[in-house]
Amino acid sequence: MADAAITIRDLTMAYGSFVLQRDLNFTVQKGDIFVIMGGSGCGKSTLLRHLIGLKAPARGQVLYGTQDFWKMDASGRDRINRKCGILYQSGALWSSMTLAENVAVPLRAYTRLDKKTIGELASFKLSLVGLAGFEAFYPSQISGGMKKRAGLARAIALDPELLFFDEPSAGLDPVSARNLDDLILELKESMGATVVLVTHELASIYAIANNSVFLDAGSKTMLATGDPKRLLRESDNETVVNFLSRGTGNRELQSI
Ligand SMILES: Nc1ncnc2c1ncn2[C@@H]1O[C@H](COP(=O)(O)OP(=O)(O)OP(=O)(O)O)[C@@H](O)[C@H]1O
Repeated sequence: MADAAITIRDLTMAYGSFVLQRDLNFTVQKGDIFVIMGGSGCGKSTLLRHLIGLKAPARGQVLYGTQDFWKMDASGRDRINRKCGILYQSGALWSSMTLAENVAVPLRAYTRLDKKTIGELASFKLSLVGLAGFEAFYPSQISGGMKKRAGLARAIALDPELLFFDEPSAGLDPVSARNLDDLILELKESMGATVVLVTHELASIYAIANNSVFLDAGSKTMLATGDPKRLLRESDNETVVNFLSRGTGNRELQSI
């Protein structure tokens, strides 16, 4: 498909002989905010690891555009990796580095920009996430929500086409979580990026996602893909509706 950012084809995910999920087929379209949903332990984080090239499929393909990631040579994979910005659950900042130094890490690794330009770019990225003036702070000196935002500044350091988040709002209070959702939307709009995130926060899912896949631990396969709001209204799968309606079975978005 012309506008496909990532296509998953007949994917089986396994750790050794332990199969987590099989027969996964879905497409993340360019410009999507795509959410990976499902109950605890169904394999959401593992699927994310497949999408960012950290884990190879037991079977099946991960295509970027039309190219099979695992059939590319090292330089092809590196090219793809460079297009990806990743924000891990904890923000995963280096505690011994200031925020500016943290954001500079990918710039130093992947560009030949001089020190001054890297410093300016790091400040600019921090300002985009509302952390102007916090360049010289260490992670231990800022709040959880600010750490997430600093992690986000680092994830967007190289202007990625694809942004990946693992439980971005985990551990945040509802207001900070809402602010982070708004920031993700804002950055997506201004950068024109495609966003893939793992989350079980229904409020986030309905606020920002336009596409999704639902993984089921019991049957070890996906039960649905598409716009979560549409799935709530139209899915004929009880497990999916149950999850999306917080267990009430009510298909009205307002009541959730
Ligand atoms: N490196 C690993 N080696 C072996 N098994 C693993 C590994 N990582 C995860 N698992 C197992 O795979 C299953 C799915 O884990 P994963 O973290 O992908 O699920 P999840 O849906 O993201 O879970 P949660 O919602 O609880 O974060 C779990 O049973 C977990 O124990």
